[in-house]
Amino acid sequence: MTDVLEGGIPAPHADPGSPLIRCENLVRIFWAEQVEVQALQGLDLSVPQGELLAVVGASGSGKSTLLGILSGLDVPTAGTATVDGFDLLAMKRRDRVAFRRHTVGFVWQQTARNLFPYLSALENVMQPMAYTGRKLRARRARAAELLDLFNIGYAADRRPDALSGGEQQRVAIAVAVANDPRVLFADEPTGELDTETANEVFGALRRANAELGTTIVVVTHDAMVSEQVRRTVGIRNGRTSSEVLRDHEAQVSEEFAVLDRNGRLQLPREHIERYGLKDRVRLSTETDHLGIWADAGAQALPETGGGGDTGARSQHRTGE
Ligand SMILES: Nc1ncnc2c1ncn2[C@@H]1O[C@H](COP(=O)(O)OP(=O)(O)OP(=O)(O)O)[C@@H](O)[C@H]1O
Repeated sequence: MTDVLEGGIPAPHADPGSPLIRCENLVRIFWAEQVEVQALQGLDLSVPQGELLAVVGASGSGKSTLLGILSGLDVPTAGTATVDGFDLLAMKRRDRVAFRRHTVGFVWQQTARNLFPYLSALENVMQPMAYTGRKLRARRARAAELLDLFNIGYAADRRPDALSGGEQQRVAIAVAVANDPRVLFADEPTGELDTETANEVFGALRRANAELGTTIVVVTHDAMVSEQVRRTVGIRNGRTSSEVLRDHEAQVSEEFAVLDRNGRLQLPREHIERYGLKDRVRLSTETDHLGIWADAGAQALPETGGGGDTGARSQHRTGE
């Protein structure tokens, strides 16, 4: 962890116990050929320190835009975004450079983008440490340790073209954590890999999270990722819309919808279709939960097969 930025400026840190990443009502508007594109439309997200989180969404939902902002490459149009105490809207250029160098690490989908082709795996991992003042011997030892941690020590002397896609991504994770970033962002890190190899890469991400304490945010379009992590946040139309919490030991998962500050709730599309919800829904308040019913007068509703009910229904528990 770095406590002083380049130029001797003290680095901010998230208060212990408060989220490492916090986005509130985040908006990013692009202009393309005089057309306004709202890539993020009031996104809320909170990531505690030490979490391994997946952000899942269809193409165009705003995942890359979010990652660009959180990694300090892009600046949001409005809202709040902080990472480890850095205010990403107000950050000065010099802080931005230091933030990108010390606070965040990256793994990209394209394996070739993560590694220098002319360096061995070991040299690739040593490279980011070149400007940290660490002695050569210490850099070499840490690089070897990290390669071992991700079960890729056997390939330390190989160049990327002599490594499989999965091996390259495991080396890339070692490169990304070499300088002990507070958070590691991975953009579709397994997009080019088959399932078995992808599982190995997720194994390495879980290891970085558990053994090094690195907070990790994986962005992907693959909803199956929820099997690999404890919490998956769904993003739709530039807003967080749902969450899945999975207990891997008990092999159970719970699904949540996200309620924004204004009380807006995005229901998963499959529930909307299944219960024939449209335009207006009827709410029924119960002592411990709220029922959401299709507005029976609005349209002909599909049969639900549920004990004589003519209206389709869903029930959203409150206070959970
Ligand atoms: N620089 C830009 N200029 C104009 N529009 C943009 C720009 N970047 C993103 N967009 C638009 O913003 C929306 C969100 O894009 P974004 O790339 O964040 O989605 P994504 O979920 O990452 O998609 P994918 O999985 O295909 O990469 C899209 O409609 C996209 O066309």
